[in-house]
Amino acid sequence: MKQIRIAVAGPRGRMGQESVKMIIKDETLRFVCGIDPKYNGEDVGEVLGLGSLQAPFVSDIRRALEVYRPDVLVDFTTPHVVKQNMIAAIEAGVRPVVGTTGFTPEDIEELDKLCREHQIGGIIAPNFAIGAVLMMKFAQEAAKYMPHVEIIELHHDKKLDAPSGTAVKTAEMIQAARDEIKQGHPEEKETLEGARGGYYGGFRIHSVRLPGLVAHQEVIFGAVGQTLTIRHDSINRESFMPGVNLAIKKVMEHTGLIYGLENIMV
Ligand SMILES: NC(=O)C1=CN([C@@H]2O[C@H](COP(=O)(O)OP(=O)(O)OC[C@H]3O[C@@H](n4cnc5c(N)ncnc54)[C@H](OP(=O)(O)O)[C@@H]3O)[C@@H](O)[C@H]2O)C=CC1
Ligand SMILES: O=C(O)C1=N[C@H](C(=O)O)C[C@H](O)C1
Repeated sequence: MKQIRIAVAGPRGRMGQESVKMIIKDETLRFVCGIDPKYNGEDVGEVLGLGSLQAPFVSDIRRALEVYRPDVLVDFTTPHVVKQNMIAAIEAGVRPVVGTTGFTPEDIEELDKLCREHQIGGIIAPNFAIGAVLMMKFAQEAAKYMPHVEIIELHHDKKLDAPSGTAVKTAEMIQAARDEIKQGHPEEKETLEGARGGYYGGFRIHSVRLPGLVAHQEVIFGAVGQTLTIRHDSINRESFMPGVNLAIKKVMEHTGLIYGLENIMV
């Protein structure tokens, strides 16, 4: 059996560790190295307390891709480094599967072009949890019939970006399903800056950050005499792993960049 060789960027992080554990449990996958500015040369498994995995930390991404020749790069790093990691991977012919957030629509267009030039696939999924993808799809459907909507996303207090990638993707999907409308009172005024949240295409996104939370989102629709709330909760990071596993396998069969797990769920 030919295994899919995988490098993980950010293997010491919350999502990186969970990804390494998922990969080593699946015999069709092979974890070959971790890309991390720290622990260069040490065994990833030893450092993570998983026992020897015979896969080292490598601090230079281009060297890691050249020496360990992965088929796929899984990236859970930070919004500041992810785009450069993706470019290095695509230029080396390595297919990126990316959960890290913070991309602009222009970044996505540029990375799609690069994938096509190199004739390989790539996936960026703002949320790998199947339930979160369903929440986004249901919200898009509901927006056709109940266009007045607000998004509340709630995350742990170590999160760097706001709003979340999931909230942005949900907003994009809602925007594609309804026209921009003026919500709230035409003369409403904020007496505390930010009280109405961030403005996106006619509606508002609110970000909550608290210890104790993992990743949660409510999409609330309002119409005369009724409301509809669609809510998803990730209560741990294992919730994202079936989606990461699916993306690793699907990216091997595709050319061009896929944005959103909904495009590969059948
Ligand atoms: N798509 C999805 O389903 C999900 C996406 N995410 C996203 O994934 C990203 C990571 O989240 P999370 O795991 O919680 O974050 P963490 O902060 O736990 O992990 C990030 C890791 O990246 C490391 N890192 C920093 N710079 C580099 C670099 N240049 N190369 C390699 N590694 C580096 C950090 O090291 P150090 O700590 O030493 O700086 C850290 O270990 C975020 O953008 C988050 O929004 C999260 C959950 C689900
Ligand atoms: O930082 C996180 O934790 C998460 N980030 C992603 C996002 O920004 O949407 C996915 C999930 O919400 C968890």
